[in-house]
Amino acid sequence: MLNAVLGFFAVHPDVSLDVMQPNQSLNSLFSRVLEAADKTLQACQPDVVLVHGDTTTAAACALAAFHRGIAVGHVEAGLRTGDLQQPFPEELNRRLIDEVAGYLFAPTESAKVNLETDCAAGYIIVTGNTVIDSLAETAQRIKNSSALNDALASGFSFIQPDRQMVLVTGHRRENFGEGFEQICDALIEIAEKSNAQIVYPVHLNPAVRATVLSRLQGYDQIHLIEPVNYAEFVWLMMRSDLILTDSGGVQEEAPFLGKPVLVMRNVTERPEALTTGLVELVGTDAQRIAAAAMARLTSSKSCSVSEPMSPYGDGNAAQRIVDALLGRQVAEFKA
Ligand SMILES: CC(=O)N[C@@H]1[C@@H](OP(=O)(O)OP(=O)(O)OC[C@H]2O[C@@H](n3ccc(=O)[nH]c3=O)[C@H](O)[C@@H]2O)O[C@H](CO)[C@@H](O)[C@@H]1O
Repeated sequence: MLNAVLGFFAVHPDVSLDVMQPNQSLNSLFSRVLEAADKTLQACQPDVVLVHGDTTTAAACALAAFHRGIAVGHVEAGLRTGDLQQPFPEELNRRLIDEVAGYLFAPTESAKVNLETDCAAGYIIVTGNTVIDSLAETAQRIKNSSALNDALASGFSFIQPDRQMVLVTGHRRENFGEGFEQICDALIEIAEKSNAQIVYPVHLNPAVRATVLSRLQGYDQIHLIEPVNYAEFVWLMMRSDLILTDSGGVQEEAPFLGKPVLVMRNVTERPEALTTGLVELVGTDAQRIAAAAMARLTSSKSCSVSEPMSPYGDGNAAQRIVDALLGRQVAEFKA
């Protein structure tokens, strides 16, 4: 999935740690990344290691750099739910990284406050989030090129122009099992009560696929597809009338595109999204998800709003990060 993104943005890695293995445990992944990153740091001797987000890979690389006395920069620093189990293991990963990072690139003011509350020792700067840099560039490329738009649309010819479309993604560990069963029941109820087409790129994680494929196959309105590449997903978000997700990034992308999103989690580290009125926390109870979705799909005002809004960035986060690393004066992001 990552390789498609790297190609789209013409990013050419010099080294691949090549650590992915099927059904690996968090501990085996962490130890393999720690070992591989250590060897690479010894060979490359970088001045700074930049890690993004809250994955186990990011935490292991930050620790490997810390053990070697190499400065760490954390992109998307300061996100917190205050609950180590939600999201699991991301809440711990990002706390660990923020403990060792000398540069703390916080996406928002509230993330900066979290870091100050945790007495993080690093240099804190509010940059906005790089997810908005990528999205702004991609959405613009699609809007500016009918050839690209048509090429992307051609992959989804089953989507009928005169019907509402609901886009679904899900992959959080804390939703495995009962959570995904409830999400599937909600999608069945939405399909029965509306004429909307439901498009669901099913995450590759076997724990997700087992539940989703067994419960949702055979419904004409529910289109289960393979995960799509980034440009295709942006096109689907732009076409959608409503987004249902347990994702973090999508919570930031949807408001920027003016799309309502129901977050199928019990907590979120993105409180700013909730204040936009476009993002609603609905947990993983089937009835609650279905009721919130039907309210959005049947509401008189059009689901999407024309004015994009983004508490998460202005598309210049990467430039602020580069300027900060080069010791330049940086005007912080203000939502
Ligand atoms: C706890 C939490 O919130 N952590 C977040 C989590 O990110 P996430 O929850 O957003 O992860 P996903 O939902 O998997 O990815 C979403 C992205 O994938 C694109 N997409 C999706 C489906 C598809 O079929 N094709 C695609 O291209 C989509 O446009 C979007 O940009 O981890 C990141 C790294 O640590 C963190 O930075 C980030 O805080």
